[in-house]
Amino acid sequence: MSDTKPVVVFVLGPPGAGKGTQCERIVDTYKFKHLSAGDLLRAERNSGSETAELINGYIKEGKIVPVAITIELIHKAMEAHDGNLFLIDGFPRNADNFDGWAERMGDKVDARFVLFLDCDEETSTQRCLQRAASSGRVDDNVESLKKRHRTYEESTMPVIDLFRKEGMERRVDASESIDAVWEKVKEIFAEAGFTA
Ligand SMILES: Nc1ncnc2c1ncn2[C@@H]1O[C@H](COP(=O)(O)OP(=O)(O)O)[C@@H](O)[C@H]1O
Ligand SMILES: Nc1ccn([C@@H]2O[C@H](COP(=O)(O)OP(=O)(O)O)[C@@H](O)[C@H]2O)c(=O)n1
Repeated sequence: MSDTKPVVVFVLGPPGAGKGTQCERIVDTYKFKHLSAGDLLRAERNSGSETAELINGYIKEGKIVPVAITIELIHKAMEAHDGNLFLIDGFPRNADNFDGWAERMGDKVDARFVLFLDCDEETSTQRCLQRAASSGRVDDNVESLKKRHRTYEESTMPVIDLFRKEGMERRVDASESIDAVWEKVKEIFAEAGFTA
């Protein structure tokens, strides 16, 4: 992490909305460091650490891992990076994530906005099931997806509402093609003053 306050953009949306897909393009174009909370948690689970089994249980059930674990992983990854621009994907996903971040990181970073990639449950489910063929993820199946959607509606949507009230939400209709979504995402980053 550099000496100046790290700049953070959060990326939220239902499972399979295309967060990872758009983040790849944002990284290539605007030189952000992409930190996916889900990827960090899966890597920690695969490391066989003492929290591995606990994390796996939460992921299979589509539940949100306690914030202390997730923030520790995000913070470590931020510390290990030289640059100043961070794209934090899939976080904060519930009130526990939101409050934990505010308490531990809130005054240490310059959080600019939340990119909200929004699509309906049907689109989200189809994309995750299509991804299942190559992702090898334990949660890209119909049963886990139903639970993930309930978690999204009950826990993540209220967090997005909070950001909206703070004027930080930037919504994009993510049901369009990857290229069409990308055009809108670029407009949002340009408006926020980021240059390619
Ligand atoms: N706009 C889109 N239209 C069609 N398929 C998409 C779109 N965006 C992403 N995908 C595909 O849907 C799946 C889920 O995308 P991903 O970026 O992994 O979503 P998330 O990170 O939100 O879970 C992937 O197989 C990806 O290639
Ligand atoms: N902030 C977060 C993000 C993900 N997760 C866990 O990781 C799973 C996968 O999240 P992800 O962001 O990789 O995937 P999508 O649900 O967006 O496709 C979630 O269903 C949660 O179980 C979490 O506990 N806390």
